[in-house]
Amino acid sequence: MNIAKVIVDVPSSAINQTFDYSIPKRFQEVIKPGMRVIVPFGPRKIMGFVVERVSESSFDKLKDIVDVLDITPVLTKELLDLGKWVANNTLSLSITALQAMLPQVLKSKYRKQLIRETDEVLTPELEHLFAGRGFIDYEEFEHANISYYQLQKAIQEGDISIEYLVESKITKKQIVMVKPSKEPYLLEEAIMDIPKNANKQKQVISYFLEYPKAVSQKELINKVKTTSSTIKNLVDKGILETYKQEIFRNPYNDDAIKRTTPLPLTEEQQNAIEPIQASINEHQHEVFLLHGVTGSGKTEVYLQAIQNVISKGKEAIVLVPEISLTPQMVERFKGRFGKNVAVMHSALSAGEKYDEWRRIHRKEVQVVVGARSAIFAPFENLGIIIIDEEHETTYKQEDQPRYHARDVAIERGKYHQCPVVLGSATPTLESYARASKGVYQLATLSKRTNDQPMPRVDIIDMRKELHAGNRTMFSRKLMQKMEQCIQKGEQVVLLLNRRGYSTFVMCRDCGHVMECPHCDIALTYHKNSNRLKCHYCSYETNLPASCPECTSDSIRYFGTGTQRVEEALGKLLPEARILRMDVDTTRRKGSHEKLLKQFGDRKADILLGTQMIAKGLDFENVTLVGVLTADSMLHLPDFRSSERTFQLLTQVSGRAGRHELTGEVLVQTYTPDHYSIELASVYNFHDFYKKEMSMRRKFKYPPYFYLVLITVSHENNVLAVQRTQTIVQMLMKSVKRNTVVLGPTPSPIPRIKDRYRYQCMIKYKNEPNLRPLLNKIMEYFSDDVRKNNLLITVDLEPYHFM
Ligand SMILES: Nc1ncnc2c1ncn2[C@@H]1O[C@H](COP(=O)(O)OP(=O)(O)OP(=O)(O)O)[C@@H](O)[C@H]1O
Ligand SMILES: [Zn+2]
Ligand SMILES: [Zn+2]
Repeated sequence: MNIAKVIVDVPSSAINQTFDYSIPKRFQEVIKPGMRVIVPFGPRKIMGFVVERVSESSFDKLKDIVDVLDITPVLTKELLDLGKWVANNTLSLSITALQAMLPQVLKSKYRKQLIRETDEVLTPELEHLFAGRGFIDYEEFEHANISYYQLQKAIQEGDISIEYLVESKITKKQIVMVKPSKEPYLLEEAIMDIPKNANKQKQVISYFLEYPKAVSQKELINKVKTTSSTIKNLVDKGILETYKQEIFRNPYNDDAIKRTTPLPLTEEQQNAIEPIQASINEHQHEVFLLHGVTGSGKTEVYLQAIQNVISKGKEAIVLVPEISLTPQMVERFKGRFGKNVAVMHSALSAGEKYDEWRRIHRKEVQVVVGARSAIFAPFENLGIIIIDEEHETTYKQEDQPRYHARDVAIERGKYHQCPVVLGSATPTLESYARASKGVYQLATLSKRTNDQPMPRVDIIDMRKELHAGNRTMFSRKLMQKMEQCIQKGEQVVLLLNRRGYSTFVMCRDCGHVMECPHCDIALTYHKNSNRLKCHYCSYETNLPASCPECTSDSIRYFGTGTQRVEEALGKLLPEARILRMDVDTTRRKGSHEKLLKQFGDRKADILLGTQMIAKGLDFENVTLVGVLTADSMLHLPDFRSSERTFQLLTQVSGRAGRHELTGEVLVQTYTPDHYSIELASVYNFHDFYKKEMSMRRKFKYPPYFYLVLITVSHENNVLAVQRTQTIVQMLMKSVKRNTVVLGPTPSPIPRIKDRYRYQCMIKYKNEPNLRPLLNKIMEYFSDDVRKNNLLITVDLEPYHFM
């Protein structure tokens, strides 16, 4: 078994296979599948993953593995197989799929350190290597002629750990520890030798006589009310010694979180959880769709199912959409399971993410709560996977590998024979259709736990407002209700449905719109900097004083950005305190949380924001929710736009009246008769489902048909169309009769960064050979891609159509 099959880090489709390398003697006892190694590849040395050890190769003259990067595998056997599955399913490279499973820190350049974790005596070689130090550079080990096997054993026994230091800003957080360097009786002697007036020094030594253990310098200074110079003095005298110790960055203050206990379940919750518990107990894979209205207690169901999993010694993954991963959300899990929870959130620094990943990798926690990529958490004994808000499109990754976390969850659920629970107040049509057919098990929570009715929703026809002479973006009714609400000391949430919306600049005389010179899209006006920016290529320019087309100076900005709404609101309700939450005010780390906390502490009357406020907020004092432009999404070139509108309106309505106070929702729209707006206003998911399904069937969209979106782009317009045309022809020749191939059509944004973009859409019911066919097509154009800068992306089950 001295040959390793390695997937190498070469980003080319021709190389989507393993290569054989021989394992030199010094690594023979060390190398295991799931470790990263350095191998020679052509003239270079590159990284690769060992996927298997074998004893024979069909090649002779194998090259040697040069180095090992991991002393313990970073990927389990299951994850290695899963990587292959992901690569196949998303038509991406195996190496890309494997790397997607690891935290960023393990992908970039790093230095390694060996950390001594024990005071017990190590082997003589290792003692010699550490020479009394708490940690050493890995390089020292490499030069020291000690066997890898010896080190690996010490690591397995927990005596030594290995850490990656990233050469960029990410470093481990270390604190200075202080401990006595003499036996207690020598300390007593030392006290005698201290000069009389050096009282502080004496107190420090007495402290160690009482508590002879190492303590952080900070704590010591606090406890003894001393200074670092006193400590330094004692160190210089050889009485104390200091060393650095890594601490895990835990961004959440676990101890401050109030512990909670399981609530007695309502009858509906009880009925929902029973089959899930049975699936856990019987070790049977099953997919559950938990359809529960907002505030119906889905989270309590998750918590109690996880409790069961933990008590069986198994592990749980909970996926939550990025923007719902608020401190409130985290607290609910930490409140129940304390330190047993790791959190994987993109707002954490790379170092923090890595720490959390390691806590999972070392089996220090049994629960992970995280955004999409947490689905790859390296647990080996999964008992449940939960996907909250399963309808969220962020579960689909938008670049390679273009996986959907739901599919990965089900694949892992099959492997571990454990349940997968998909929860939502507004399930996707795909999931609901599967539940209707019995592929998934449906559980329904139809009532809020507090038996409060869902807040009443009023639709306001904005066309009538205009006719009545109201030119503001706030209807008369909304104004009146906001005033009343604020007078009563209650709070308002205002949603500006901004997707597909922007503040563009137009000349009022000739109608010229300022566009990006590289992308066919209007530039967005940023008030703070008074500049125009392209959101696709980051092109920036100053706001012109006059129209570049007709030189008129009545050039102004249109659209309703949150800033403009805030301004207008400030004029109409000067006494109201407004908090704005959008990409601009939440860019900085932690600002999202800070704004929410301010609102929770009632430091503002109105929370104004984009989509990001629709999720998971739970404030007892919110009694009015206003939606400014309910229909702005409806006209996007996306077959899911009605579904998204329905989901958003339902979610945002769910923010009102969740507690004692009753809530009310006002929805402003120019299309009050649209079924997604009408049905959302009466919380009628079922009729919406039926109506939308009939549309999908008629237009041949999911869940009736599967979709593939192929986007081709090139600097040369003609070449881009021609290549797309060829793809369409190649497809037409091979697909079944009931499969639809559309294109070439210009993409909704026909040019980005000076590249012309065309697309081809495939709608199919059953094409078992489609993946190989698509691979063949990619292969066919590989020369064009490599030499001619052609770009082809294939998105299976796409969620974005721009
Ligand atoms: N069995 C129960 N008895 C009493 N209160 C409960 C029970 N289950 C949940 N709750 C409470 O009901 C409220 C709503 O529950 P939760 O937030 O879990 O609902 P949800 O379905 O997840 O809502 P959303 O979809 O809006 O996030 C919470 O305050 C929760 O503590
Ligand atoms: Zn003009
Ligand atoms: Zn641009």
